Amino acid sequence: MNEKQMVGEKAVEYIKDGMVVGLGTGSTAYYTITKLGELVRNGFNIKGIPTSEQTAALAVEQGITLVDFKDVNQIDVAIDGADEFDADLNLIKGGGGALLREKIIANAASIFIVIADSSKGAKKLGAFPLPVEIVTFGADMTTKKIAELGCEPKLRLTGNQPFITDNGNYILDCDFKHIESPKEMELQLNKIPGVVENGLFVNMADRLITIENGELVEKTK
Ligand SMILES: O=C[C@H](O)[C@H](O)[C@H](O)COP(=O)(O)O
Repeated sequence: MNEKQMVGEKAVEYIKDGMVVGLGTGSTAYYTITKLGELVRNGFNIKGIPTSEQTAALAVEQGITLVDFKDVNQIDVAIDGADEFDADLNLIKGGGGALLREKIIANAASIFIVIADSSKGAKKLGAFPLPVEIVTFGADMTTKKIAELGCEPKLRLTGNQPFITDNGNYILDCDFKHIESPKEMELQLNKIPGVVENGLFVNMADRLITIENGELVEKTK
């Protein structure tokens, strides 16, 4: 079993019958969602809130009932991958472009569990270019303002065309090399008009499931 599958399936042990589950996006969350599908086929009643259209399609394929925020009072647990994590369980997310919905759902969940293979650990965040979601209007100016914070922003492309998020926005991948203060950077970025949200998830993860020396390990705040 590969590391992504190990951590993705381990997280499902935190799901109980009747729960509302925030469903993450990406190649690690894939294993969580397919395992949840197995539970559903075994009679579990699980309701899912997806963090992307891609995840919504996978969840439906797996027989998981999807619900909207208006249908539920709370999200019991959200499970999602990460592009980088540090020792304080701060994260960079958004490699798949789903960071906005992911942040809304992680923030709404009573428990947010992060699943990440061993390659995602970092002493300092920032080697992975930070995804920042921006509105298309004024994108060149927003890009300049973000660059003034000390990074090289690159418009994410799909082929020759800008990548468009599920929310109709652009993503800038911002190479900071390392981010001294994730909290400060998160706030600075979100103060720039045109920025919708950025992929720094600071002080949000309750539990990290990862791999060290080939073994599953779990860390909490
Ligand atoms: O937008 C995508 C998400 O933040 C993913 O959770 C993140 O990119 C990790 O993806 P993967 O599990 O495929 O490495």
